[in-house]
Amino acid sequence: MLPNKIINNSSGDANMACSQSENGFVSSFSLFPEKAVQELLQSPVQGSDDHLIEFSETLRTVAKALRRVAEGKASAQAEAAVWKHKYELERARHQQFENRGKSCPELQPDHDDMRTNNPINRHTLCNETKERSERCCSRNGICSHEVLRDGSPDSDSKMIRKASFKLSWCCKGDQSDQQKHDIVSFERGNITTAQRSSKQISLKWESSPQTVLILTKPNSVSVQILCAEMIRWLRQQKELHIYVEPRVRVELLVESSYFNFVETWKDDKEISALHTKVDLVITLGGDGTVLWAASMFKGPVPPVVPFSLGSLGFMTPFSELNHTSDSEHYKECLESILKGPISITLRHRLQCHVVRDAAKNEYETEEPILVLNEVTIDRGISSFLTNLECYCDNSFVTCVQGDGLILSTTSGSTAYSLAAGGSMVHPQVPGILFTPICPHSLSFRPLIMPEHVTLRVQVPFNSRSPAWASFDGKDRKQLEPGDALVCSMAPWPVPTACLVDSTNDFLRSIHEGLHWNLRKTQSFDGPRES
Ligand SMILES: NC(=O)c1ccc[n+]([C@@H]2O[C@H](COP(=O)([O-])OP(=O)(O)OC[C@H]3O[C@@H](n4cnc5c(N)ncnc54)[C@H](O)[C@@H]3O)[C@@H](O)[C@H]2O)c1
Ligand SMILES: Nc1ncnc2c1ncn2[C@@H]1O[C@H](COP(=O)(O)OP(=O)(O)OP(=O)(O)O)[C@@H](O)[C@H]1O
Repeated sequence: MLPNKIINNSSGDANMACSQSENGFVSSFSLFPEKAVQELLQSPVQGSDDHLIEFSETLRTVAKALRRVAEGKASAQAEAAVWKHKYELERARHQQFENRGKSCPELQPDHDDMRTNNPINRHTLCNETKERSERCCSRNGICSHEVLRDGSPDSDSKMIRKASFKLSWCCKGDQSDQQKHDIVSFERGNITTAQRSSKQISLKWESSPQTVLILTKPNSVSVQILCAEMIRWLRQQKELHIYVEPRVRVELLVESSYFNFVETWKDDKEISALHTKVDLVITLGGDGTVLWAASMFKGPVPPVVPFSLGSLGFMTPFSELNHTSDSEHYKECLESILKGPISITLRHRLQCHVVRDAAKNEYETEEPILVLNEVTIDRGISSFLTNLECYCDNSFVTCVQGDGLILSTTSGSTAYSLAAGGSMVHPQVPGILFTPICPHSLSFRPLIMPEHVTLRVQVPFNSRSPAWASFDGKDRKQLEPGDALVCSMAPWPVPTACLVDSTNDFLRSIHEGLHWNLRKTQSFDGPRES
C-alpha cells in the first residue's frame, strides 16, 4: 500500500512536470520527466519489496530536482529576453534623441534602473545623460532629470541614480522667476540649501557717497552739539551735501548762519523722494531714532549708520566716543563707512494694512504702514479681555484672549515681544514672531512664522470691546468688531551698518544691553565628581 500512498501524494507535482519548451528553451533534463517516473511507479509492483520502494522514492527526488533546475534556467532565459527587449527600446529612444539635434525635448526621467545596472550600455548611457543635461540645463538652470554619477563617465565605477526632483522658493500668486530660487543641489541628488537669505552682507561703494541725511533725537543737548560738529566735519573734510529735518535746520541756524548750506524738505512729497537723493542716513539717538528714521522711508531705505546717544541702543552699535581714548571716535567710524566696504544687517520690516468691516476686504490706506519692530494689537484703555481671531494664509491659527498680540520682526524680538515672553531672534533670520500679551491660558506659547506668510488678525463681531493697533509703539488705530489687520513681510528692509558684523553686533547687544545670562561663575573649590 505504501507505493500507492506515495503516488497519491505526488499527484499535484506530477501535473507540473517539466515543460520542455518555454521561451524557446528545450530542457536537457527532460530525459527524466516526472510523468515517466509516475508511469514507472504506477506499474504493478511485484511483492512488497522495500528496496523497490526506496528506489522509486529516490527516482522521484531526482526527477523533482531536475525539474527545478530546468525551470530555473527557463526563467533566467525569459528574464534575459525581457532585458534584451528593454535595451533595444532604450537604444531606439537614444537614437531618436540624437536625431533631434540641439533642441531640448521634454525629457521625462526614466524610473527603471535597467540602464544604470546594465554593464553593456553603461558607457553609452553616461554620454547620453551628459548630453541631455547639458542641453537642458544650459537653458533652464538645474534640471530635475539630471542623472547622478560616481566618478568620471569613462571610469568603470558604478553609476548611482536616484529619483529626480527640483525644489524652489515660491511666492504665492507670483509667477515670475525672480521669486524662485533653487534650494536643491543636484550634486548627488541630496537636498542642500543653495541660497540662504541670512548670510552676512557687505556693501561696497562703486562711487563715493555725496549726500548724507542726519536724523537726531529731539530735546537732547548732547545730540544737538554732536550734530553740529559732525555736519561741520562732513562738509569741510568730505565735501558732502547734508540734509536734516526742518526742526534741526532751524536749531542749527540759531547757532550760526554757517549752516545755511544744510538742506531740508518742505512737505511729505519731498520726504517721499528723499531715498532718491540720500546716499547714507546717520542717526544720533537711541533705538527710537532708528525706528523714526525707518518710518520716514515708506519704500527703499538708504544704508543707516546708527550712533548711540541713548541708554539701551540695541540697534545702535556706533559710539561717538572711543571709551578708551575719549577721542572723537565718530570721525574714524565715518571715515571707514564712507570708504567701505561695510558689513550690513538687512533688518526686515512688516507691512500692515487695516481692513474695515464697512469696506469689507479693501485696505484702509493704499500705502501700507511699515514697522521695523512690531505691530501690536491690544486692549488699549479698555478693561475687557481682548478677543482676536488670527489666521495665517487663511488657515485659522488661534483666538487670542488676553491683553493682546504682538506681530514682531526679528529685529523687534528684543523689544516689546521679549518683554511679553517671546524668544530673542538674530535679526538676519527671516520670520514673523507671533507673541501673545498676557494670554489668559496656560498653554499659549509664542510662535515664529516663516517670512512668506500673511497674517490676519480679526476683531470678531461678538467682541465686547474694540482693539487698538499700534505701529512701532506709535500711531494707534482703533479696530472695531469686524475690522482686521493684515500683516506680511515688506519688500523694503532697513539696511543698518554693523560695527563688526551682524552676529557680533547682535551678541554684543544682548550681552551689554540686556546682560543676557549674566551669572557669577561657580568657584573652583568645592565638591567634585570622583
Ligand atoms: N513692555 C515693553 O517692553 C514695551 C512696551 C511698549 C513699547 N515697547 C517698545 O518700544 C518700542 C518703541 O521704542 P521707542 O524708543 O520709540 O520708545 P521708548 O522711548 O518708550 O523706548 C522703548 C525702549 O525699547 C527699546 N527698544 C526699542 N527698539 C528695540 C529693539 N529693537 N531691541 C531692543 N530694544 C529696543 C528702546 O531702546 C527703549 O529703551 C516699541 O517698538 C516697542 O517694541 C516696549
Ligand atoms: N527725529 C525724531 N523726531 C521725532 N521723534 C523722534 C526722533 N528721533 C527719535 N524720536 C522719538 O524720541 C523717542 C526717544 O528716542 P530714542 O529712543 O532714540 O532715545 P532714548 O529714549 O534716549 O534712547 P533709549 O531708548 O536707548 O533710551 C522715541 O520715541 C522716538 O520715536
